[in-house]
Amino acid sequence: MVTGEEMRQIDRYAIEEIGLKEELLMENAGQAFVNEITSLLDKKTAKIAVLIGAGNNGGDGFVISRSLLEKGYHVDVWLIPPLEKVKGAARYHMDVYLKSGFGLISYHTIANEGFMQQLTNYSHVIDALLGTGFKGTLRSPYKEIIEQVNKSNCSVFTVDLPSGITADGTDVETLMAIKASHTISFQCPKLSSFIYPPREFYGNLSIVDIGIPKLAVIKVSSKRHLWTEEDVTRTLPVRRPSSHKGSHGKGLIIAGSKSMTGAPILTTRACHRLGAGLVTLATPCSAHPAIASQLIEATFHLCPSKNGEIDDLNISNDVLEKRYDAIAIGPGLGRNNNGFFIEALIKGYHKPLIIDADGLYYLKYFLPGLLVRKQVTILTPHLGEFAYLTNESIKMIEKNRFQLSKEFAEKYGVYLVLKGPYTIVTTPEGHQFINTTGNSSLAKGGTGDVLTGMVLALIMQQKDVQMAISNATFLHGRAADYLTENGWNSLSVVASDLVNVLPQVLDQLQNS
Ligand SMILES: NC(=O)C1=CN([C@@H]2O[C@H](COP(=O)(O)OP(=O)(O)OC[C@H]3O[C@@H](n4cnc5c(N)ncnc54)[C@H](O)[C@@H]3O)[C@@H](O)[C@H]2O)[C@@H](O)CC1
Ligand SMILES: Nc1ncnc2c1ncn2[C@@H]1O[C@H](COP(=O)(O)OP(=O)(O)O)[C@@H](O)[C@H]1O
Ligand SMILES: [K+]
Repeated sequence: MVTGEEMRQIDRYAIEEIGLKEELLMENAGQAFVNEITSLLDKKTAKIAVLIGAGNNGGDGFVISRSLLEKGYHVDVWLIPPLEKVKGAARYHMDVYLKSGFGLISYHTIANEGFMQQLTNYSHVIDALLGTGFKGTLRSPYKEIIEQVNKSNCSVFTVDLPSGITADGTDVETLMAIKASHTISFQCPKLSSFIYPPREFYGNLSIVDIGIPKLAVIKVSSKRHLWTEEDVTRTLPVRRPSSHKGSHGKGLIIAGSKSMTGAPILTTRACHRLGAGLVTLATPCSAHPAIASQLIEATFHLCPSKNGEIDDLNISNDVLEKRYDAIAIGPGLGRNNNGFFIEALIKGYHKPLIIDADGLYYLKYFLPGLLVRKQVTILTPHLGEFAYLTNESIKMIEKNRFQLSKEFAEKYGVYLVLKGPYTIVTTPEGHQFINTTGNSSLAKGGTGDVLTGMVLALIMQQKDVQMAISNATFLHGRAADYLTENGWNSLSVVASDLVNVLPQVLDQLQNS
């Protein structure tokens, strides 16, 4: 996954260091685009307008137009800038297009009114106006053209990224872009296709290979990757026939309070459902009866209660370390005590520690402890919790999700799971893995508690921490997708449904 600048560097490496001609890459890009869309177009009825801008995105548009016309599609080509403004590889492909015997309509000479009138004749628009070279806010006449297209009934296929969106994400205040039904991006997904609201303009997204050698991508090394189904099936832990409960991890969950009894239940159940060998729940004695009645498989560690919340763990770090392979702390803890036991864990528990929800609230006071902690620490904030931890506004975090989570993870040496649509898992080294599963049915209380249990389960069963977290995040989202694809309405999915369908989700993956 790349920023605009990284994509330019990749292109430059392929062209200057490896020697691939820019015109050839453009030809590949255009042909790959056509291969991707022809199954969606009915040759008999589709009336297509290709809108071509002055840069290389427009150059792709000429290749696409030539290829579609050669195949017998009904295509009108609208060149937006005056002919002489088209330069370089785009010029080359414009000349090839014209010399192949095809014509164009010059927007420049007809102007916007003529364009508006003719737009009603088309069923489809191919948007080759602006690509990764777009900067700032839309200028005339692109702004007017895009407004007209968005008002029309045309279905829009966009080349590389929707015109008006920058590859890195766009200021919400100035957001104005073509609304695509499909985007075909070249070689690498662009950052903005995983950031809302720009994502809404992309429609369905496909990534196509245009023949840029992998080496060029490796050299630029963006450190950002999608975590795909193939990655999950390749790395999910497999249960050995000879294994016993101790082989799959003994986990401790520190969660719950008198007024939040559901959160620890969800976390514990999810942890069991994802294969943990033994799970103990540490919870205040005042909340224990209500919680225990809903948990059959777990064991309990009862803590002294103050204000209905855990006052102290009443167990030394040495004992914790002997008994448990990893600890998750936070869901439903409450915020009315001092949370000193969290500081003690950060300092003295030398095994993996996951901190979520109210655990993150207390963590804010103990952040310096993370700077000296050497063992694996995983933080799972949503945007609001991350804003609180970093003293930034939610708006600021939303706009710079990738950068801010990377800075935080590197500074504190933690694995940071910044939740939301397209959850980002960042390693202490700053590598980022983006999750693409899940949907808005997850935007409901309790779903984060489920994720925490799932992360705990997998970090006890796989050595590689990032893989474990990314797999848990993938499966969590996939459970939501499974539900909405199998008859659940997204309004009515609740957190415990996710836990209940994990067996089917795992089964589907393992048999795919
Ligand atoms: N460089 C390469 O090797 C390849 C590039 N490809 C295509 O080339 C695109 C990038 O090409 P370019 O760098 O030429 O960039 P663009 O095609 O995005 O075009 C830049 C043009 O847009 C204008 N522009 C920028 N901001 C504007 C604004 N706010 N309002 C109105 N006009 C504005 C600029 O003046 C310039 O004329 C990619 O997105 C992709 O589609 C592909 O052909 C594959 C190979
Ligand atoms: N619109 C959405 N699309 C996809 N995933 C979402 C969306 N909204 C929330 N989620 C996911 O749901 C979970 C919510 O976690 P969180 O906010 O901590 O919930 P809670 O604290 O209530 O348990 C996260 O895993 C997040 O990524
Ligand atoms: K475009």
